[in-house]
Amino acid sequence: MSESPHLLVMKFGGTNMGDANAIRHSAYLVGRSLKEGIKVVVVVSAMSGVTNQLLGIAEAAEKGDIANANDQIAGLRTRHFTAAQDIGAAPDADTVREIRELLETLRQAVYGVYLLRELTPRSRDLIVAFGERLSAPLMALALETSGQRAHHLTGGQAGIVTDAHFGSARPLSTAAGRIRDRLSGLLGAGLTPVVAGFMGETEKGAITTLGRGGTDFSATIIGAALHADEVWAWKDVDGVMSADPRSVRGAQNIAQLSYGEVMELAYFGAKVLHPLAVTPLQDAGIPLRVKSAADPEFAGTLVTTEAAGDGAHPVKAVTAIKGVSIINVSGAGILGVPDVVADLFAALAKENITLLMVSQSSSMSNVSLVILGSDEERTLAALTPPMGGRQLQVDVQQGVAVLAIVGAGMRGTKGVSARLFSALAGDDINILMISQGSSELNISVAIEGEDVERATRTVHSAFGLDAPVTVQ
Ligand SMILES: Nc1ncnc2c1ncn2[C@@H]1O[C@H](COP(=O)(O)OP(=O)(O)O)[C@@H](O)[C@H]1O
Ligand SMILES: N[C@@H](CC(=O)OP(=O)(O)O)C(=O)O
Repeated sequence: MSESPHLLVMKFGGTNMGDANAIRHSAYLVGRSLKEGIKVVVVVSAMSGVTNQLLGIAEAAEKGDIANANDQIAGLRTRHFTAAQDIGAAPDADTVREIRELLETLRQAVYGVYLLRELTPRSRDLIVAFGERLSAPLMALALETSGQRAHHLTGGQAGIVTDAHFGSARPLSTAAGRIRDRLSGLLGAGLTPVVAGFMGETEKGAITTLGRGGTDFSATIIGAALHADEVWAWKDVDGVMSADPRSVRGAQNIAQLSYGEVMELAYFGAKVLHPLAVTPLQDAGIPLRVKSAADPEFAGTLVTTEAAGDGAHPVKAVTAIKGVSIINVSGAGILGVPDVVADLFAALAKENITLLMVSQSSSMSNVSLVILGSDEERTLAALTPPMGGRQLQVDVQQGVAVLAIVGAGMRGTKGVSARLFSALAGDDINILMISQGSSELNISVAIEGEDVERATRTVHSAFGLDAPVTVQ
């Protein structure tokens, strides 16, 4: 940031919205910038654990267990009322009334699922988006009690208009203009907009969600639409780290990453950012900062067009996805027929199935695909009908993990894969599949799921990524 910024978009995740104390601290972080004369748009996630709880409520109702669903809704009521009260709301305050009304609407939606015993992707989105709709008023309240003027909005009210892919909706091209229309007036009037993240709305007004972790994406969609100077994603970690700090104790903060590197990391399982989060920022080159709410003075990670590295570390991070499956397609129908691969891909694309890795034997006698375990059923269904009249044999290997190393410094650097493979072999870890993107931003390997934690630590240290041990 060359000059002082005029407009920032700040995103707060579930942990930073977890209870009254966390929300007050998040409001304090917003207030610090407001006091410097910077305008801020705040985008919030649901309180930690609430999205999963809402999914559980929806599933209980679908199964007919309405008593369980209602008990859990009562639990949500207590949690949100307690937070509102602790932040400073009187029992008859607008925030309390609004939370009560939202929970009543949620109860009705859940009852509808119970009556129908049917949970469609559309009703699931309506239900899970309540988490963010309930947390946004709490953040607005915290800002107001700290002397700021704030106004909260749903994703749709903020202008995030999306397609109708419930569960993984994407913003329409008209969203940018609408976001500007909806938020510029508030900003101009000196109000801080607080937007419920993760959610959007179709043209017809149906509520959609952007996929798990989607509040990061909401923030960057808004940041790009408003031409913000930067987007700041406040987290419970120092920034983007060289591995998930929950798995690798020596994981270190990465000072700078390119948009491409972050996308690879997120795609291969680093839960710190939504895989599409940086896409809206790329064209305009708007920087994204991942910052620690516990240590706001620390620079965190700057994500920008440039990769910047120290040269000594071609690999910047190791990441892994657990619970994936290898689908092996073979049989006489595939032998020597080049267009069978095109048919396979078309069948999977139609079902919106994410392909993590693909490999074809050079004899063209089999194709192996790595997919998320959660996509297995749909993948098998898509491949079952004899494609183009060809009989295919489809085998599944479950309980697999994909481990990926990521870093722009790998491009043109020799010996990186040799180092990866010998580290894994040295630790007696069998490699099931290998893939390297031609961008040379990542190399990924499929391994047995049970080996993944050990493999991540081994590879992290083999590439010199462990934090130096400080001797007292
Ligand atoms: N490479 C990584 N760098 C940082 N955090 C990571 C990484 N991989 C996984 N994580 C996990 O992501 C979590 C932060 O993401 P998340 O909880 O979704 O953030 P929030 O909800 O605060 O937006 C961390 O607690 C950390 O365990
Ligand atoms: N609450 C949503 C969206 C989100 O982004 O959450 P978080 O920022 O806490 O990861 C989810 O759990 O997927």
